[in-house]
Amino acid sequence: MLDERHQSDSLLAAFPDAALVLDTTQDKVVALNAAAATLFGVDMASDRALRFSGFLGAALAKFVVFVEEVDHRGECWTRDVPLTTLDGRPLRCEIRARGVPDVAGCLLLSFTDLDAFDKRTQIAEAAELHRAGLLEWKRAETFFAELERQNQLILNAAGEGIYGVNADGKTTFVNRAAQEMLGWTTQDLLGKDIHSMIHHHHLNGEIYPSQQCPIYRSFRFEQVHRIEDEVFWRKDGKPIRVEYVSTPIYDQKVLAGAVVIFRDITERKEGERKLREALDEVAALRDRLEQENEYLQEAISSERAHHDIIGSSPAIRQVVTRIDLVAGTDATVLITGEAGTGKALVATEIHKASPRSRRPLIHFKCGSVAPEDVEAALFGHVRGAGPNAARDKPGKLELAHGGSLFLDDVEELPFEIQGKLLHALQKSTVTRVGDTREKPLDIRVIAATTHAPTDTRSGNRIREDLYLFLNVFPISCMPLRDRLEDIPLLAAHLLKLACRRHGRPVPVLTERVVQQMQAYHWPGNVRELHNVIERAAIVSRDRKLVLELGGGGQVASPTNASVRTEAEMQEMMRRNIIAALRETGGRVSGASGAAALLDVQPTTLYSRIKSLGIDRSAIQP
Ligand SMILES: Nc1ncnc2c1ncn2[C@@H]1O[C@H](COP(=O)(O)OP(=O)(O)OP(=O)(O)O)[C@@H](O)[C@H]1O
Repeated sequence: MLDERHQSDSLLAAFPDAALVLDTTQDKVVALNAAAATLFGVDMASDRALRFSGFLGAALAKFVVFVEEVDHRGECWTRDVPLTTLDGRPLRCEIRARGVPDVAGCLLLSFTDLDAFDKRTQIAEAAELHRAGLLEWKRAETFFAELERQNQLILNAAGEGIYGVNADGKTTFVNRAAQEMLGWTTQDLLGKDIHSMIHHHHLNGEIYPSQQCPIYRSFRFEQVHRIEDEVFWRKDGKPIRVEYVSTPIYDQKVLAGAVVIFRDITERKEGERKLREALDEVAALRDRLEQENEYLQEAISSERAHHDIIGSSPAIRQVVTRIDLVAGTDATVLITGEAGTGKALVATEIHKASPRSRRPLIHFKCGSVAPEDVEAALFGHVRGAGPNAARDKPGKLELAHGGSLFLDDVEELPFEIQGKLLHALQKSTVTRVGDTREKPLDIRVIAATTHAPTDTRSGNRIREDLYLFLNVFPISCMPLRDRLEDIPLLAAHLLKLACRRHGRPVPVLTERVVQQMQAYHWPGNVRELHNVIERAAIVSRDRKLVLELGGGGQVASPTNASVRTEAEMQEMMRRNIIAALRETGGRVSGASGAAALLDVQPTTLYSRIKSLGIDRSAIQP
């Protein structure tokens, strides 16, 4: 029995809840475990005879009802019986009770401290909540990490360079394209002032203060900027041309920085530059062609192409010899002579016989352009260089590149232009008005002046240094009055051309007409002769040449030049008779014969033919 008692005490002690055995008949606590002692504030060592009613206070009646219910049901529980500790502190408990088998009036009571239980429940619930919150947080973290990864993938897959800056201008992220374009890595740039690393200078070398930078204005003043052409500087110091958009970014409506999306347009700009250059080149070529065409038209209309140098005088022979000597070289030639003596013709012949003949001879009459326009005419201009400079235009120097430049009446050039011209010719470069770029020049210069060299220098018409530069190889064209023996040949040649042009039969130059021409002093030289013949070709009828010389046909007062030797007169007559015979196909007499043309008797003509030794072979053309 003792053993049994000991066993039940041990079971009671091991019971986790507060529990006790109550003898209801004597209101006596037979046994209680440590948890019950703690709950009720009982000292197990000293409090030996414990009455259960000591824990009930005013609730004894409720407890009696409860005991009766236990009796009736065998076991029961209640939360309606308020308890107190030994020292009177109220306890809120759930009481469970069951009768002890075979011991009448004995109950086993267990107590659950409801306040402690509620506390545990709260802790359990809090723990539960905490666990659930952690899980939620983990899920959110994973979600955002995935989002971030996706965003990074998108940012890195973008072809445009993208970087972000915070409100202090410090880099917050850089995508892959930006790293590749700039050569800087994310590590290089993150947290650094990106303006000072990639945007510090303009392309022209000027410093670019960050306060002037549109990106700065984006994250400072909330402005969106779209810039079409600026430079970013690579890590290796090379610039890349970029277009970009900088947009402010906000964090909860607060300006947090800016995002910059940029594109490398270096290649595009280079392409545009090349295209512009090509178009300029095309425009220059077009201008050049237009001018060359103008030149050719002029050349054709002046019939210079059909002219050779006519004349057999020693002066003309010397001119021809000197042309032959100089044509094959690149030497500068200075042609002197009065107006109309054939200076332009000589220049043309030099060019035609030179290795440059495949390129044009550009003829510039220095006095034909207003002094203020001479510079642009010679050197060309760029668009906007003057009120009339609507587009780029090459000057005569450029047009003559590869060919020859004929500076006619060079003494008419304004003095300061002479200096500039000399500079360009010596340096073999040309710079258009309004431009700074020099272009190489490969030209041969032929100049002409109506002033004798000594006059020009003393009269200061040509700068001495330019004169020295030009006068490498002088050629002098003699006035027509000083080489009268050339008149019959020149007159016959010009008459043939004029008649062909006007569709007229060629009249015969009679000896009298030739003498008349040779007696004239020809102030306008060959040009005047050309005009006189032109008029004659128009007014002459019936093959008789009607000559209208300047000054009302006056024969010039005799000068030394108009006196002919007998031999010269004979030669002149001989040529005239041959010309007449050629015109009439060898017929001497009759209305269409040479005698009629020459206005002499046929018998006279026959005797002259004989005395001058003119035979059939002489009249073959
Ligand atoms: N020896 C010549 N043979 C043939 N034609 C000539 C000769 N000399 C001059 N002419 C002709 O005379 C005209 C005037 O010649 P050119 O224009 O060469 O003279 P210029 O000395 O250059 O005159 P300017 O100084 O007034 O410009 C042209 O039609 C030219 O072909």
